[in-house]
Amino acid sequence: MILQTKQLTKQFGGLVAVKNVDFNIEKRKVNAIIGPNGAGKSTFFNLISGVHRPSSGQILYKGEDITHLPANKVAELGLARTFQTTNLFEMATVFDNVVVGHRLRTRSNFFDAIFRTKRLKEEEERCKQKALEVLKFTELSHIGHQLVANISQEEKKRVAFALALATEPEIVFLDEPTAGVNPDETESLAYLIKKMVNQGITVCLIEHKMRMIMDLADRIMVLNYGEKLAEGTPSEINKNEEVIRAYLGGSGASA
Ligand SMILES: Nc1ncnc2c1ncn2[C@@H]1O[C@H](COP(=O)(O)OP(=O)(O)OP(=O)(O)O)[C@@H](O)[C@H]1O
Repeated sequence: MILQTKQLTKQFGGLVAVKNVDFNIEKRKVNAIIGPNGAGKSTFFNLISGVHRPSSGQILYKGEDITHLPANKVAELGLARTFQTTNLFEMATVFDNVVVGHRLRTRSNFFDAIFRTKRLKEEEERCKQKALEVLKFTELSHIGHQLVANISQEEKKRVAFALALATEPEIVFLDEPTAGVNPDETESLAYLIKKMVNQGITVCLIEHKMRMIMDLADRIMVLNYGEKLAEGTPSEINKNEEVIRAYLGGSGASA
């Protein structure tokens, strides 16, 4: 286990969006979070990636308490999350979008920028090398020079992955990585997710596409009204009576 939540809770006014959730993210596995709309998945994600502060409970990363760390510190520890593709710079190239990702790992400051110091030049070079490496990994090298505005939705998803990978993460959090793409593209993004895990990266994702999740995930947690309803392997979840009642509507993983 690489990350653990203990009794994690988030309240928005009177609404408890996440309630006493105990969850373990297994290292080098695909850990999925599913649940109906409004179940608290995004809120849970935002809690573990430092975007929201928990109301109570604990988050441990490799045994270290990171419950109250801000998002930038959480990212520095090796937890990266993808945002919606709308967070990309549309009028910049794919390459330039990805170069930004590795900036997290650099130290040059305003002084270095003004005087174009050796440190700045070396770090710029490292950012470029990293960008080239992750573009190759995500199979985007051939469109590195294109503006993000001109590429397909599936390619934008890959750019979002590449941006996260450029931060050299240990865990990547993917929020609905295949939303808005067709079945063939979904399959090729699932392949890319498996490739990340084979490289030693831990993946935690939210996804609505049940069939994809059942094929891809090693472990699944089901949230319902902010609470953990079930946790287990895809086949355990698929057979779980409570899950079928609350979420799958009696139709199994056919969605
Ligand atoms: N910033 C916020 N302020 C107030 N309420 C919020 C906030 N964010 C989420 N909520 C509420 O918390 C509950 C859980 O929302 P959340 O977005 O985490 O669910 P979700 O499972 O990700 O849903 P979906 O699948 O529709 O994205 C919802 O009732 C939502 O309205």
